[in-house]
Amino acid sequence: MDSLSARTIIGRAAISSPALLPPQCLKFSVSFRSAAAPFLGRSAGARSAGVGRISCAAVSVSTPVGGTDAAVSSAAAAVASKPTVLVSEKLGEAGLEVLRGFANELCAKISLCDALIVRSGTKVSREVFEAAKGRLKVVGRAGVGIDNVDLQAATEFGCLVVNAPTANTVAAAEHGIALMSAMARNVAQADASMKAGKWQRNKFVGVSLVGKTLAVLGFGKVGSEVARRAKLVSFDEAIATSDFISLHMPLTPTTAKIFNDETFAKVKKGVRIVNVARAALDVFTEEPPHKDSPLVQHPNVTVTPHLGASTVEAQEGVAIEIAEAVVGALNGELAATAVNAPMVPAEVLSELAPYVVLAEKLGRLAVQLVAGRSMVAGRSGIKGVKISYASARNPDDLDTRILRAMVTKGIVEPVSSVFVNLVNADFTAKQRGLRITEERHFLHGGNPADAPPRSRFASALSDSGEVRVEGRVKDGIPHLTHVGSFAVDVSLEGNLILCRQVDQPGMIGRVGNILGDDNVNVNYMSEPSKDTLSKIGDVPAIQEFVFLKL
Ligand SMILES: NC(=O)C1=CN([C@@H]2O[C@H](COP(=O)(O)OP(=O)(O)OC[C@H]3O[C@@H](n4cnc5c(N)ncnc54)[C@H](O)[C@@H]3O)[C@@H](O)[C@H]2O)C=CC1
Ligand SMILES: O=C(O)C(=O)COP(=O)(O)O
Repeated sequence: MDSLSARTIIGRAAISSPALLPPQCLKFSVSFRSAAAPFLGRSAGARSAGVGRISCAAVSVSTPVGGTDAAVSSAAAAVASKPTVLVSEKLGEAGLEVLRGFANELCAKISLCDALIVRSGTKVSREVFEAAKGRLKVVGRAGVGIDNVDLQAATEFGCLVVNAPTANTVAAAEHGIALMSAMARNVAQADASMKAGKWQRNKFVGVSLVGKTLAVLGFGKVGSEVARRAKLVSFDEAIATSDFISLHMPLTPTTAKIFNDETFAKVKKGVRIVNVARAALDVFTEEPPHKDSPLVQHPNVTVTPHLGASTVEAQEGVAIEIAEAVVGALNGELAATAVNAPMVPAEVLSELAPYVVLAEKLGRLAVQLVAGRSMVAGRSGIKGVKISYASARNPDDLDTRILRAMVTKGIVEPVSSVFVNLVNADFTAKQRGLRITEERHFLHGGNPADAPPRSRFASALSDSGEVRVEGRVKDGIPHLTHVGSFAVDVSLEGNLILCRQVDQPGMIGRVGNILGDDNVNVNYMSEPSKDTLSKIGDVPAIQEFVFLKL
C-alpha cells in the first residue's frame, strides 16, 4: 500500500532546533474551498484515488523572502529616490523642516506626489485618489478631523491616512472656553458696537459663568480638556439643565445635525452652545459660510473662522506630528496615528514578522494549488478562505489583521494586477467576493515544535474540493508543513515542485535527474522549462505534480 512521509523532500529540509523557536509560536493553516482542480498536471484520476504520496522539491532560493512591513514597504521601495510630498495648506515651519530633509520639492500635481499633507480646508475626495494614478501612498491630516478625506476611497486605493490627533487638543479646548466666555459676556458684539462708534453699556450686560451648568458632549481629548476647566455634573442631568453646552464630538453619521429641532426642544431656555468640533460657530458645514448666513449674522451668535487649532503652539505641534507620521509611513513603518489601517505595536510587529512572510507564502501556494490553469485567466475561482491560527497566546490577544491581509495578498496578487497592502486587503477581499473566516485555537503545551508531527490523510482533497495548506515558522523561516493532510517539511523559500506519486523506490532520484538534465539545481536554480516539467509529468508513477512560484 502507498504510504506518506516527509522524507521525499528534494533539496533543503531544514529542521530547526525547538529551542530556537520564538516563545509564542503560531501554527497557521489556510483551507480553501473551490470547485477548481487542486493540482496542475494529471490530477483528476489520482485525486479520486485519494492515495499516493506527496513529495516536495525546493528548486530555487533565488527569490528573496519578502519584507515584513506589508502596509507601505512597497511604497518606499517604489520611490527609490526621495519621495515627493505635497503640502496643500499652511503648515508650521518645524514640520516643513522635517519634510524638506526627506522630500524633493512641493509639487502641484497629485499624480507626481507620494504623500499629501492637508488641514481641514482641502477636500481629499475620490477624484483626488483617482487622479493620483496609484502613486499617492499617504495622506497626512495635520489635525484631528478627517471628515474632509474620503476614507473609503483612500482604503480602496490602498492609500494610508494618518492624522495628528494630539497636538491641537489644548488649543481647541482653550478656544472653546474663549468662545464660552465671549458669548457669556457679549464680547464680540460689544467690540463691533464700539468700533462702530457706539457706547452701549446696557445693551451688552452678560451672564456669569460661576454656578452655571456645562454639558460637554463628546468626552474625548478636547472635551475632557474643556471639562478640566469647568466643574461638571452628570451627563443626564446636564443635558436638561445646562446653561452652556460645549460640543466636541467628531462629525459622524450619528453626530451630524445632533442639534436639531428635537434637541433644541429639550434644552433649557437661554442655553448657550459652544461648538469647536464640527457644525457651527467655529466650524461650519460649508466653509467659509455664506456672508449673509442667518446663523453668522444672528446677534446672539458668536462666530470665529475655524480658529480652534490656530495657535502658534498647536500649529508647530501638528506640523511636526504629521510630518513625522508621513515620513514614517513612506519609510514603511506602521504609523501609530493611522486612521485606515491597523495600528500594531512595534514589539508585536517584530514577533509577527516571520508569520507575515509565512501567511503571504501560504496564500500564494494555496491559490496556485487551487486555481490550476484558471489562473491564467486572472481569476482564482476561490470563494471562501478559512484561516486557522494556533498559538500559545490567548486567542483573544491575537491580532490577526496583518496576517489576514497577507493571506489575501498571497491569494489575490498571483491571479490579478491588484496591489494588495494592509490598507486595502479587507476591501479587496470583499470586492472580489472572497469570504474569509478565521479560527483561533489555543495551542496547549506551549511550543508547537514539541507537538508530534501529523501525517495521516484527512479529507483535504475531498469531493467538496477543499485544499488545505499549513505552515509554521522554524528558526525564523516559514515552512510548509502540510498539504492537504500530507505532512511535509520544506522551507518556503524559492519555488516548489509538489509531486504525488505511487510509493516506490527511486522516485526522488528520477525527478532529481530530470531536473539535473535541464541544469536545474534543486537549491540554486531558476524555473524549470516546460519540457522538463512535462518529463516529470510523464514518469508513470507520478500521479500529479505542480510547479509553484512562491
Ligand atoms: N475647531 C478646531 O479647529 C478643532 C476642532 N477639532 C474637532 O473637535 C472634535 C473632537 O476632537 P478630539 O477631542 O481630539 O477627538 P476625540 O476622538 O478624542 O474625541 C471625540 C469624542 O466624541 C465621542 N463621540 C463620538 N460620537 C459620539 C456620539 N454620537 N455621542 C457622544 N459622544 C460621541 C467619542 O467617544 C470621543 O470621546 C473633532 O471633531 C475634531 O475634528 C479638534 C481640534 C481643533
Ligand atoms: O484638527 C481639527 O479637527 C480641526 O478642525 C483643525 O482644523 P485646521 O487644521 O485648523 O484646518
